Amino acid sequence: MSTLPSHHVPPWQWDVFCCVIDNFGDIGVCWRLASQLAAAGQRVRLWVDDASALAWMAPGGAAGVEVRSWGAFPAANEPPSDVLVEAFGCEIAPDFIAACEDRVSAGAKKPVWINLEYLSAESWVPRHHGLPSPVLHGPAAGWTKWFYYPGFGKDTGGLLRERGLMDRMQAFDRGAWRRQHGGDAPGQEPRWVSLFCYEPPALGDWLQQCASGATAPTCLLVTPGRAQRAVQVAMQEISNEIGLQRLSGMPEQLHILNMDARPQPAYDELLWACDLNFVRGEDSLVRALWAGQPLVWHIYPQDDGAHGPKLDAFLDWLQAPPSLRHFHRVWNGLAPGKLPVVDAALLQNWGTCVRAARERLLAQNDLLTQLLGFCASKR
Ligand SMILES: Cc1cn([C@H]2C[C@H](O)[C@@H](COP(=O)(O)OP(=O)(O)O[C@H]3O[C@@H](C)[C@H](O)[C@@H](O)[C@H]3O)O2)c(=O)[nH]c1=O
Repeated sequence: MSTLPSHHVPPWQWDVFCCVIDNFGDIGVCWRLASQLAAAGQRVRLWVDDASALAWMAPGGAAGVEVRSWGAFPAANEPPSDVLVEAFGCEIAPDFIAACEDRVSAGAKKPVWINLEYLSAESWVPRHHGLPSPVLHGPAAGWTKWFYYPGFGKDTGGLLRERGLMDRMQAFDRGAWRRQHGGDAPGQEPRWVSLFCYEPPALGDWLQQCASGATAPTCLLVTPGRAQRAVQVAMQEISNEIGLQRLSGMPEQLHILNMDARPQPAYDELLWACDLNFVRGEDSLVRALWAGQPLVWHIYPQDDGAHGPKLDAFLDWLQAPPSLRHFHRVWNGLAPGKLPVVDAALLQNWGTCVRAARERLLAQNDLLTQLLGFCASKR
């Protein structure tokens, strides 16, 4: 697979299409891709049907990225598309394609058409990555779409990792961040845990474990929306049972802090600040891998059960120790029983595993570098 460094690629006009199905992963990944392309000198129009999450995820926008409403078109005096990115199975409106075809008939070069897929560590991904899909009908009949699969291994499309990420992380002052978030009260140093999840079946078990005194005290930083609601429900169920004390000072055995929605870079800082990160979906999983702290993934549950093998494939790639595998299976409701107690030794073990996986990833090209090379080879 050709992988040209980005400085060899001329500034193309990218049109990235994002349809928000639910949650924040679709727009989260598309925004990341768009802003990284722009930072690499590319011009990007991001066509999205619901841009509301960008208000907190990327309040300042990004130079070189124009957010446009789904269903509109570039004006005739605007540059034609050099690359079309259809993210996560959304379908570009036939009218938009017809407008592209008009520009091509008038002499513009045919755009490279990328079908950007969901992330998976499953073994079929390298076989499907980069395959062509001929367009049979509509205004662009005879054109080709290319499947682009992000992934963890060398023969996949890679993972988004912006330039300077590791330097930014190295310069991060974890102590200052914790002090800012109320972490300078006297008492035993708590373990800091971030929680971003759907409704994990074992959440109540986890909260009880934190409150039980079996481990160091826990400062649980809960992200807004589904995670906060799930914690509220679980706490309701168990608070009478164990007489949990919730004090405003730091720390009792379990101190729960509800966080506001943060811009993507500030969410990274939350991950860097914590000793354990619960993440979900797709994009936050990748960010937690870069953070290099112990992580637990709540995979997006699918009705047909496809998430089970997908989770196993990820744990295989991660070379997860048995305790981390077991924790994941119970957390995701894929195995019965209790969560293993996450003491300091276990955290250390999990952290070593995540950092080794990160090293393997850092030795590979990031998604943007690979995508630029891929598109260059198709133009
Ligand atoms: C909690 C938080 C998240 N974020 C960002 C990080 C990510 O870009 C985004 C969350 O996306 P994810 O981690 O992927 O989790 P998600 O559950 O929100 O999105 C999911 O949606 C489903 C429809 C998809 O099928 C899944 O694959 C997945 O993408 O929100 C912030 O910027 N600030 C925050 O405070």
